[in-house]
Amino acid sequence: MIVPAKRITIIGMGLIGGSLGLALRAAQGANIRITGVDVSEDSLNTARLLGAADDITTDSKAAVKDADIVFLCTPVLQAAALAKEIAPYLKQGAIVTDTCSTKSYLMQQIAFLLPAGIHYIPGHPMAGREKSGIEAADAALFDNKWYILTPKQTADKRAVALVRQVINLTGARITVMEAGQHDVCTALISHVPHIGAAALVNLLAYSEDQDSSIKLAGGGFRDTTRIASSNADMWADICMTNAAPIVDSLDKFNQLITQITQAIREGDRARVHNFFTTAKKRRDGLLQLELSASEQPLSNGH
Ligand SMILES: NC(=O)c1ccc[n+]([C@@H]2O[C@H](COP(=O)([O-])OP(=O)(O)OC[C@H]3O[C@@H](n4cnc5c(N)ncnc54)[C@H](O)[C@@H]3O)[C@@H](O)[C@H]2O)c1
Ligand SMILES: O=C(O)C(=O)C[C@]1(C(=O)O)C=C[C@@H](O)C=C1
Repeated sequence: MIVPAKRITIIGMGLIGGSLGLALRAAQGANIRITGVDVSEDSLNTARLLGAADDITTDSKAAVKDADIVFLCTPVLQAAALAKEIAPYLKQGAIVTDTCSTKSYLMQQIAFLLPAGIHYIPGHPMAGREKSGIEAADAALFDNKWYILTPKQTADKRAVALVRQVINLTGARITVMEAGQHDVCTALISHVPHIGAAALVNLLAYSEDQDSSIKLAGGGFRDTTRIASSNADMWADICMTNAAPIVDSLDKFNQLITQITQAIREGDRARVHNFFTTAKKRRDGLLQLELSASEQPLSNGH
């Protein structure tokens, strides 16, 4: 399908912006023109070389003038600042969207920035990896992954439909939810796990025999800490812009850690056993759920 959005500007040609450019290029060929913007000229040159962008520039204001859709693909705090910077240069009817991992903060920031006749449709792909930058970009990154949209109820229906059409091209599965609900859910299933993984790695610093511990680290350590290699800029912004839901989940997590610590200290095998049995049942159930969901036909036509 050829989408009516001919000119797309992607600001932030890193892992997510680069993957988006590659996925749109793979789906639309020369039917769309992609302008890539970044502060790094090296990233821009690589993006053009890979085919993720046709035109490249470090000037975000000039890059958005003719755009039908602008994707903000930088860390959250940068995206808020960029929205303010580009607002006066957008053409009437243009759509601004983003891929940032937290939604309520950005929606509050952007709500009063954009002139009338310009539409903001917030988004967040639940797809990524622990590597950042254009070098890690992959055209298939979004394939069959959830892509969450959190438009306001009053958002322009035509704009939402157009963003859906473009996202569809990446092979992602689209779901729409309210921003607050998004932030609570992602704190639990993404933000706190990343903090947990980083804490596990930082725990090594407390080891009196770090070298042997690291040498012995096997599958368990690797599986639970892969995401600790993620980009600190991105994660600091996520924590600053979704503080309340993250702190709430961390408080509950701390309670669980306190409970299991006590049970082990007291030698209460039954309680320790119950801790692991409950987790195993839940995790096995999750895998089963994922499997049956992946067998369902997708609602967005893929
Ligand atoms: N990495 C993931 O797994 C993942 C998944 C889903 C969503 N996200 C979100 O997508 C966004 C991008 O993440 P990423 O993983 O692609 O990060 P990244 O570090 O790979 O890429 C970000 C790019 O933005 C550029 N940039 C930063 N500030 C800029 C500015 N002011 N103007 C122009 N360019 C600027 C950087 O140079 C970099 O190339 C973040 O908001 C993140 O929360 C990330
Ligand atoms: O797979 C990974 O490496 C990720 O961390 C991806 C992940 C996640 O937590 O699932 C990270 C942050 C994003 O906002 C969305 C996806």
